[in-house]
Amino acid sequence: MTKHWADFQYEIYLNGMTGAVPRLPTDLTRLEELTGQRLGPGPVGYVAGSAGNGSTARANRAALERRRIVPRMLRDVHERDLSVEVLGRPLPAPLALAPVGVLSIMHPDADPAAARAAAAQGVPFILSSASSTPMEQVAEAMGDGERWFQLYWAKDREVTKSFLDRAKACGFTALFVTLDTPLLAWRPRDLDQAYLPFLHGVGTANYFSDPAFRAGLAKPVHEDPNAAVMHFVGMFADPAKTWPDLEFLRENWDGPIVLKGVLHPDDARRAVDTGMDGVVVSNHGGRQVAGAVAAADALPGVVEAAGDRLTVLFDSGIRTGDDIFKALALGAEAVLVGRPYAYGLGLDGQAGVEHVIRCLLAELDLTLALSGHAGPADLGADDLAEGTA
Ligand SMILES: Cc1cc2nc3c(=O)[nH]c(=O)nc-3n(C[C@H](O)[C@H](O)[C@H](O)COP(=O)(O)O)c2cc1C
Ligand SMILES: O=C(O)C(=O)c1ccccc1
Repeated sequence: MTKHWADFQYEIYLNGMTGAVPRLPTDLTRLEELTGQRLGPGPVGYVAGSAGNGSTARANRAALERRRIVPRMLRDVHERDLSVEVLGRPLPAPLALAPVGVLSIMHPDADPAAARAAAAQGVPFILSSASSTPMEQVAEAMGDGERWFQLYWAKDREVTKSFLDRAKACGFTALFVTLDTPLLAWRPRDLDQAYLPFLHGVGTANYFSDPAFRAGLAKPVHEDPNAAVMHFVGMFADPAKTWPDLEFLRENWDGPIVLKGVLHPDDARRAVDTGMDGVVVSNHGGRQVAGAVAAADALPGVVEAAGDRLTVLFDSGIRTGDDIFKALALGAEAVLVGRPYAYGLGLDGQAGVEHVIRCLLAELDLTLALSGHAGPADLGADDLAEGTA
């Protein structure tokens, strides 16, 4: 019998014969509350929080929940295969870990632990520019695990160039350029606690270890850490960037480039015109534009505009295997998940992240099987109905 992601279900029940139950809930929507009970209000608020009054984050969930799966019967689903090819790389399932900065506020093992979890499960890890550990160390922790690099496109060209060179040298195969964060949004949960992790130096590891970044400082980081932090704050993002600037990235990166944070079909067309390879339909988990369109509502329009010219990925609000099913049926090739794995990390380190990956994919596998699909390939708009919930 072939191995299926769904086998995790029986592994749990069989372990139960000795009295063991899973260390974390298998309904991942419960992780946020648990994390809130175990970690401080600052870190939990930072991860769970979103822009404005939270309406974008709620809309993300509502847009996924409103769409309902229409299962089909008697279609031989005894052998299933969740594997896909994304950006020219074979993946065991249509899932990657989203770039999440400042992970050390969740757990001291931070990015290396999450990256090891991803590698152990065969899922790509997208390392944030704002990781808590330099990219070289994360790459080493991953062995030959698939790794993609997320770029915060800095004001300073030399720093951007240096990041691209370093990422290439340590085996990151694809570049994800985040476009939706030229400024940090109005985030009341953080504002009310006056909590911003990188003012404490968290999430600056790639910068403080970078020769081009250090060249821009009057004094070495250890002599004036506050000045180094302020330099980071002033340069890590650049609201002056426009589409023609992408040429610089195209010239300095050999592999696929994916634009993260695309919601408008015309921006997908521009991505094609500027020689990009893919987009992530995302509103940054509701953390940037308050009142933005739900990511799942924006997905079909971008998929249509992209045609077969772009790889279309999706994130923002994925919490369950059936959410993944719905995103695939709306046309995404794969999804990224952010907060759930950050909570898994906070609650149980590497094992917690592996738990999150295994739950999502076991649930996806079962949702596919029970709905009459032997894999993601044949999903389409026909498999969904508009519901009321
Ligand atoms: C705490 C936190 C930090 C994040 N940091 C980054 C980042 O450094 N770069 C980036 O492109 N996106 C970042 N994101 C956005 C995620 O990549 C992703 O778009 C989002 O979390 C998806 O929504 P979800 O959390 O509902 O899965 C961050 C999200 C969170 C929650
Ligand atoms: O908090 C975020 O959403 C985010 O993208 C970010 C930006 C800068 C540093 C760390 C995370």
